[in-house]
Amino acid sequence: MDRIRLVGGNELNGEIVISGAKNAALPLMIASLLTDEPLVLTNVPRLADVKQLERILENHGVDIAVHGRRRGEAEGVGQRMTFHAADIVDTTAPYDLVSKMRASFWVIGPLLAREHNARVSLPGGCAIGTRPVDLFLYGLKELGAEIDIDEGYVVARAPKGGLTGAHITFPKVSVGATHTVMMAATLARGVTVLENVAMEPEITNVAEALNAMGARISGLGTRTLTIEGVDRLHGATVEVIPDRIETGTFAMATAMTGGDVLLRGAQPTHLEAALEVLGQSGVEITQEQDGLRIRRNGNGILPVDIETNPFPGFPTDLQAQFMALMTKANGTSHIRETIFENRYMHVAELSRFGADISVDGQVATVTGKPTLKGAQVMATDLRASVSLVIAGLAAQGETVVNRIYHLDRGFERLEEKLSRCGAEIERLAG
Ligand SMILES: CC(=O)N[C@H]1[C@@H](OP(=O)(O)OP(=O)(O)OC[C@H]2O[C@@H](n3ccc(=O)[nH]c3=O)[C@H](O)[C@@H]2O)O[C@H](CO)[C@@H](O)[C@@H]1O
Ligand SMILES: C=C(OP(=O)(O)O)C(=O)O
Repeated sequence: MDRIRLVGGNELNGEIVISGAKNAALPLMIASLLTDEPLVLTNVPRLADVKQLERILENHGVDIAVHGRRRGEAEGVGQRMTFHAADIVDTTAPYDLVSKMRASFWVIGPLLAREHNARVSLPGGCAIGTRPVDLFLYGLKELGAEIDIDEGYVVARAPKGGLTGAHITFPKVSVGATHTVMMAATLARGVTVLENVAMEPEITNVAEALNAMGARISGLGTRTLTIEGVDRLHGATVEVIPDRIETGTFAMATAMTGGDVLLRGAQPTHLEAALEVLGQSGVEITQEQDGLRIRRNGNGILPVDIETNPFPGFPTDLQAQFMALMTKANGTSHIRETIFENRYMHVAELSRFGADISVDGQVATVTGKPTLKGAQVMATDLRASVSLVIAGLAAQGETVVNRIYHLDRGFERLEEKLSRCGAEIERLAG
């Protein structure tokens, strides 16, 4: 199993190109199941999760091609890929493929809409909570699907003639349920109104893609989506938005070490809450034509209290990284995690650096310390893993992060991007 070794103490200075967003690329790939024409995606990041979803889609019969960079396209631009689901050959998504990644469950929406049946294993993904699928099932049932749970599989059938539009109010905001029910509703008969949807930028990226494929979705970027069902969707070319979680992660890494880094291609409107908090912690943030510049020179890190919330709130996917930053703040901060009930597994690992953190229910109290010491630590989930890298970058001496397969799910060429900015970091194979 690969590990990361780093020696802390260097400032970060230079430029980092932000990759395409994992959490947009995955549902966009899934949207290809809705049409028998090719869907071309640009700026797709090279990640383990993308590879895993390719396997799942291929199992359904999707033809996938990866094209090189086009002449004139900037270095760092992600993959250009074509997904062509001319025929769906299998509507089952088996356990061994789906159990590795939460988003793979979302194929249930398009399969049900287009093929009128789907058999999808209950999902896996980061172990950050129980992560039920009741909201998905509620939404799909409201569209007319009949649903049974059989031997760990969700078996869904649409009535003769397919799904029908409905007025659905989600009792809780869910990113995955919004993607899935929105995709299913594009091919339903009549109008669907979805209330209390997630409005993360990745949802808007997918909704815009669906509209480019011929869907009729309005209310993009709001809590209510109205979807007029159409008979069929067609192909399109769609660009994956820049990864706001990767952006926030490198911003926090720079805040942690000090220095001056340009995050090329970052889209600041996608992470305003996190940038505001970083500003309050003493980091200078400037928007430039090519991206976001993050600077912290000389001054210390101020403690700031945060609470995670659905977009536009502070993202839960940046909570661990922010906690790492607060371990070196000049004072005490409080973090309230409201999205996932078990997203504090990094606390025990951050403590190995000497961090002072206590947890009481949803709230973590972090008392900053001037010095962290490098340690052997273990990655427990995707974002927790990168919080350990951030701590290691500012710790004295050597840190080894074990089990970095979690990191590879969601961060493209992390070591390379950081070492180009002056970090002493390398991957140890095997
Ligand atoms: C691939 C992807 O995009 N993953 C993101 C997505 O995950 P994911 O789509 O799994 O997260 P959700 O927004 O669905 O989860 C939010 C909350 O709703 C709960 N819930 C969800 C569905 C359901 O049927 N019932 C239910 O109770 C969850 O347990 C959680 O407590 O959004 C999360 C919240 O921003 C992010 O941390 C993940 O990185
Ligand atoms: C939790 C995440 O991913 P997943 O939903 O796939 O587990 C994440 O991207 O931080």
